[in-house]
Amino acid sequence: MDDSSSQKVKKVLAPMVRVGTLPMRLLALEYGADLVYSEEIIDRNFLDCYIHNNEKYSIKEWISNKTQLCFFSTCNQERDHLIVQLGTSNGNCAWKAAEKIIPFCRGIDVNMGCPLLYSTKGGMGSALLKTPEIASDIIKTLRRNLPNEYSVTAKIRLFPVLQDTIDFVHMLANSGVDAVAIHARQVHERAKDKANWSQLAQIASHVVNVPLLGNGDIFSLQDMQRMKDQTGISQWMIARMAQWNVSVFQGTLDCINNVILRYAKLAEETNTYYGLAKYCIQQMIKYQKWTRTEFASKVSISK
Ligand SMILES: Cc1cc2nc3c(=O)[nH]c(=O)nc-3n(C[C@H](O)[C@H](O)[C@H](O)COP(=O)(O)O)c2cc1C
Repeated sequence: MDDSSSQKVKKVLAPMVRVGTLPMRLLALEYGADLVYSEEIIDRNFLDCYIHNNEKYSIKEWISNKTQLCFFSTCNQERDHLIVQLGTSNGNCAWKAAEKIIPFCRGIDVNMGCPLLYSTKGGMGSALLKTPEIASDIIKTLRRNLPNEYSVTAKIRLFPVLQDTIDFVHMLANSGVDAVAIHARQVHERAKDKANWSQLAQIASHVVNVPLLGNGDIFSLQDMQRMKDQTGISQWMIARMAQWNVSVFQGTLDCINNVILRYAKLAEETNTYYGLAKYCIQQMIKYQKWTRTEFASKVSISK
């Protein structure tokens, strides 16, 4: 994501475990997303795997040596738009993992925001916000080793004190990061808590040397414009709304039945595990029920 290409990147599919697999990413691109992040993948998975060229589906599959299960897949259509998000707590492991994936993506992102124990207990995710020297080493190691055409990015959350977030972003910029996605919530906050766009605005006014992606409570094209007006940030990362109706990227929402049908077709065409596809479709159906009942009020509460 160098300066010239980052200008073109506007709408981004956020990383989402279980949801952001190949069919969802392809559908997000069809509906107008500029970049798609993979679900977080823990670096050690890439260290003990082989790549299977699945000719029947025209996809590549990363298969664990231990379990013989596929933990990641991709295809040519998304090559120039795909950012693979790593869960990592070590620069060398991150680089070894990145080596297994870089021919097939556009960049590597480091998850520095996940609050869940499975991530933080290994020093990954939001634990990196407390270990800036390790976070810096991961970014420096990736930037030093990756060819320039691949971006190195990070996704973080807000610190309790604004200045600490600003300092952390500056530290990442000095370590060579190409862009930082900021989920505008603190580590202890959950989706029901309102995203703090006023902090995003203050961060954006202090950080001028690295592109920022704004994330949190974007549910529509109007929200993207509102975030731009309120914060100055014009690169937007969307998670839950994409999970519910990924046509959010085109502006006007497509009928959810069309979205579900197309998703199911893409899942079939990409050899996606049935249980995973079923889970994603259930999330879309849930949204459809909400739109009929209380979704509108839920969203307005969170704003
Ligand atoms: C189902 C789900 C899975 C998620 N998985 C990840 C993940 O793998 N990596 C990550 O950095 N954030 C993850 N997140 C957080 C989102 O990327 C995003 O930061 C958060 O949901 C706020 O954006 P939103 O208000 O648009 O939902 C996940 C969120 C959801 C809803």
